[in-house]
Amino acid sequence: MLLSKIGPSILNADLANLSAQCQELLKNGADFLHLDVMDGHFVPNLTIGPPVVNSLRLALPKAFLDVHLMVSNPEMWIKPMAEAGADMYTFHIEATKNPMGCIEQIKERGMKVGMALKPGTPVDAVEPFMSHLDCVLIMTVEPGFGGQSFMPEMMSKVKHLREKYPMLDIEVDGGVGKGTIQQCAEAGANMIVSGSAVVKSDNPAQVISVLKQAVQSELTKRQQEKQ
Ligand SMILES: O=C(CO)[C@@H](O)[C@H](O)COP(=O)(O)O
Repeated sequence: MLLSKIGPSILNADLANLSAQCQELLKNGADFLHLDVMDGHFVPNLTIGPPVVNSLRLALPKAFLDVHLMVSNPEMWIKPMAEAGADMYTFHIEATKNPMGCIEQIKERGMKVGMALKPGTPVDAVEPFMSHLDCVLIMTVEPGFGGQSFMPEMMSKVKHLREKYPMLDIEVDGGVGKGTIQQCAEAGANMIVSGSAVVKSDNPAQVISVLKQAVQSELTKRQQEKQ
């Protein structure tokens, strides 16, 4: 059964207190942690790498760590991220000449495989790889920064994938919060990344719960329609 999963992005979190903040987010209902890895080349920003992922792994042994590689040459970080303790390795199809090679290496290293699409990349680009993927990440902002505005026109990609792949984990990322979750849920997303809307809120638990319920109720509706 497809599950509704909410993963706060820590990009706009208090990085000086990252471990405590992640612990708090998990206590507040987060299903996974979304760790944005940027190299200053694929996107114009620099963030964290394997040492930080490893520190979080040691501090939070049970947390599901979803690493989103916004880097050129994603093949370069597969081994270091696996050794650091990442659970899912999501790379951008636009960043590599050899997506299938990346997929194979990620699987060999025991991680789940996610493939991410920038807003300008057509959804058909993932088609040749579908039988090998655990998750498709549809970016709903240009990758690089938190706090940007949600792009509703990306929902047609989500709808297309959900119609074709009823059991696929479809993740959306960028500008997702209370005001935009309904569109994501109705389109068929079930893995929700939410950064500023959660970490900048006075009540992260309440925001996580609203996001989760919106997605869960659409998933239940879909299931009932099928019966
Ligand atoms: O990958 C990215 C941005 O590149 C995202 O994970 C954002 O960091 C999510 O933050 P909000 O848009 O929800 O603030």
